[in-house]
Amino acid sequence: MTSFQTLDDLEPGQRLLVRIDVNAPVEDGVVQDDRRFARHAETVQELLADDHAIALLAHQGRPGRDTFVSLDQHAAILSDHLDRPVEFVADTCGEEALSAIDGLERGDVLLLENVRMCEGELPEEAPETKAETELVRTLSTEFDAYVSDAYATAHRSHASIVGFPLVMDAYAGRVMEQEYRANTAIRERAFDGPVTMILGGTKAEDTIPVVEQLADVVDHFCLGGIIGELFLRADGHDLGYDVDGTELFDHQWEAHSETITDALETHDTTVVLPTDLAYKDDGDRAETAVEGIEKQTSYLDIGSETIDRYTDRIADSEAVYVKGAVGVFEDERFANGTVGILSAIADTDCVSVVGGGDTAHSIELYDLDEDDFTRVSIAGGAYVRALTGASLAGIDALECDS
Ligand SMILES: Nc1ncnc2c1ncn2[C@@H]1O[C@H](COP(=O)(O)OP(=O)(O)O)[C@@H](O)[C@H]1O
Ligand SMILES: O=C(OP(=O)(O)O)[C@H](O)COP(=O)(O)O
Repeated sequence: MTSFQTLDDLEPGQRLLVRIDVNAPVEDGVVQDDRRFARHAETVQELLADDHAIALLAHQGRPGRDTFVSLDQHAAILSDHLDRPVEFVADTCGEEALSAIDGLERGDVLLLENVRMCEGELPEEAPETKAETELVRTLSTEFDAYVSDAYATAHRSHASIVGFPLVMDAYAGRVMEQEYRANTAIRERAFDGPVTMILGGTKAEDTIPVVEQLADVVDHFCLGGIIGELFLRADGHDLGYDVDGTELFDHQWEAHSETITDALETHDTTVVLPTDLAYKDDGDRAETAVEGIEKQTSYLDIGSETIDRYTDRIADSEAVYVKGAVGVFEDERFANGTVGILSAIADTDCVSVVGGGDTAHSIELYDLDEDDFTRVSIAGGAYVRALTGASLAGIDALECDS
């Protein structure tokens, strides 16, 4: 386990820069889920009780996506959770932000604008490079200490995650600490019976390495979502392309086709692929077999036969890990796969962990009971990376001698 300073080591009454992760599902510009807000509000409450002045740093979406929006509504949601005002400034490290930071007094909470709108936050680079960005150089001189609470982004070597700890006194917040300990503890568990992992969602870079790195622990990887389609394309099926204006497949295929093809060849008995898929036909859900598939359309869920195959495996498993939804569950017509799988897990008494900001949202959306799962992590990519035993850049950045 990595040693780092926590809030227990922090002197009261300081000016703090606190990185949280309130990246949320957004539909038509509106935040749909407050799970991460609730967790980070607990950290902020604890800091307020210790009389700190707090500026919060966070991101929402990725540039170019329609979930990439300002954080003004995030301030209002946080304010509800904290039951006190959260000021918002539509700037991250420019004059407007600095003026708002200057006015911060003990007991105040200020949320800065989406840090991914700031040059230098992206892309992933070495901590030393990130520490040289204008963002880090400007903000680090305004505060006494940095608190890193954004566990769900701890797998990204971004400026706001790895840059500040190099130049400031740094502490892990309670979410960072709790998620790190809980996910590390899960990794250390061993099981006698079959272990199944459901891999879906949209982010190939977080998901594909898991197949390689957990192949000796997981008996079956059941694939769905965009990840499933990329594997089906590698398996020679005519799908997994950007159609209808999507931008989810081709750039990921370009970046990962070799790794996917290798993983499929090496783990052909471990990787389980969908045999049917669902799509929209005249406004209704329709399904088609994968074998011989020809129709170039957006496939939005796994089909009924695949759901049955996957839920049979779940019923026989001693542990089930989920990362990413197997369909566009936000649309009820394409929720069968995600809800079917989560319900099947909830019906067993196997050890179960569900992760991911969007995937966890489906539990609430479809009235499933969180208590039916061993653990629901607010993190997706960071949690599966932790399962593999690989280090997290944001945790490494906090490391200090114990
Ligand atoms: N076939 C699909 N086409 C488009 N989007 C999909 C598909 N299957 C799943 N998704 C989307 O994947 C999202 C979750 O993916 P991701 O962000 O990678 O996971 P998480 O946030 O849970 O870690 C869901 O919002 C869902 O709509
Ligand atoms: O929601 C997040 O990750 P997740 O989808 O793996 O749960 C984090 O905010 C990281 O976002 P990113 O994957 O755009 O870097």
